[in-house]
Amino acid sequence: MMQSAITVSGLRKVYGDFVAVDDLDLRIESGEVFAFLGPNGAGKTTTIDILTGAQRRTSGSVSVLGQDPQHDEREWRARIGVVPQGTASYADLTVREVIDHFSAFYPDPFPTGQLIDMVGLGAKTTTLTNKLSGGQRRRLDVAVGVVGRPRLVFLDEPTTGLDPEARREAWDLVRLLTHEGVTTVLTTHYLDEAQELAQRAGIIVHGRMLHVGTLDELARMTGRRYRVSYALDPLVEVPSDLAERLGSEPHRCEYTTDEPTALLRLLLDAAKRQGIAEIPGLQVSQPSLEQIYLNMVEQTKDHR
Ligand SMILES: Nc1ncnc2c1ncn2[C@@H]1O[C@H](COP(=O)(O)OP(=O)(O)OP(=O)(O)O)[C@@H](O)[C@H]1O
Repeated sequence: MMQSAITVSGLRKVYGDFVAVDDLDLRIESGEVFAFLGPNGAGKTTTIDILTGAQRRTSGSVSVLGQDPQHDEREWRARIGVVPQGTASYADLTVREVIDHFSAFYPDPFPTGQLIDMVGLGAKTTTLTNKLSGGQRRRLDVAVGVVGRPRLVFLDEPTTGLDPEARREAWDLVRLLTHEGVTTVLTTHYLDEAQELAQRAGIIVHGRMLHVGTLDELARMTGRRYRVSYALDPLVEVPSDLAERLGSEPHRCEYTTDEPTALLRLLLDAAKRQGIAEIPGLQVSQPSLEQIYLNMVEQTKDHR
């Protein structure tokens, strides 16, 4: 049986009496792209730091590429790539010099020129890094993180601060790594990024894993209900087992339902009986994954 890239069980990290990571269980398979989603301060970076050996855990067990990251062996470290949050400063070195510098730490690094092209900095090879734009610097961070041809890459908010085009290029780079069989763990605030790149995601809030699953499962598990609305007083009494009315604004009805067709039929029949040919403002919509995620995070506030 293939070994999981990462296995975490009962992971806990406490700062003083503040619990940053609370009893976290997780398994990430080899070759998978896994996204940590969660609001600011949820514990994503702390978890990644523990997985990469940058921080010690308070308790629980962790195995990354078959080893405990706290042992931090050189050969193990060479198989792991880390792109931390924020942009590093490389003083007055050129792009090529930075990559050459870091590649010297690894037994089998990417050739510098190839890597620079991979991250889309081909035109900036001899540019001083302090003359790069924010997005270009982020690409350099990614290059530094993967220079050692890692088998497992951690990307902490890889595209924060990038413009839409640079984000897409960063996504292409992740896809390239995935194509090479690299396991990727990323944290992001962007659901579209998780949807684009990841097979599975875990939602962390207040240090707890709310849910782990495929992006589809995530969308389904919250009961992806339809919304039907129109700009009139109620046309008809709607049975509660068919739909639930939200709010009580005059001249506006909004329902959630799992049976939008049946609800529409009821509404259209009622409108026809009343001689209304067009129901004003009639809309049928499904909440986006973004909305579902925000609802989940919102709900946890009630349980604190
Ligand atoms: N060294 C530390 N000492 C005390 N508290 C800390 C320390 N590092 C992190 N924390 C706290 O732990 C919590 C989790 O922080 P963490 O950086 O893991 O969150 P995050 O999910 O990565 O957030 P963001 O999306 O903002 O990067 C936060 O409340 C943070 O203030």
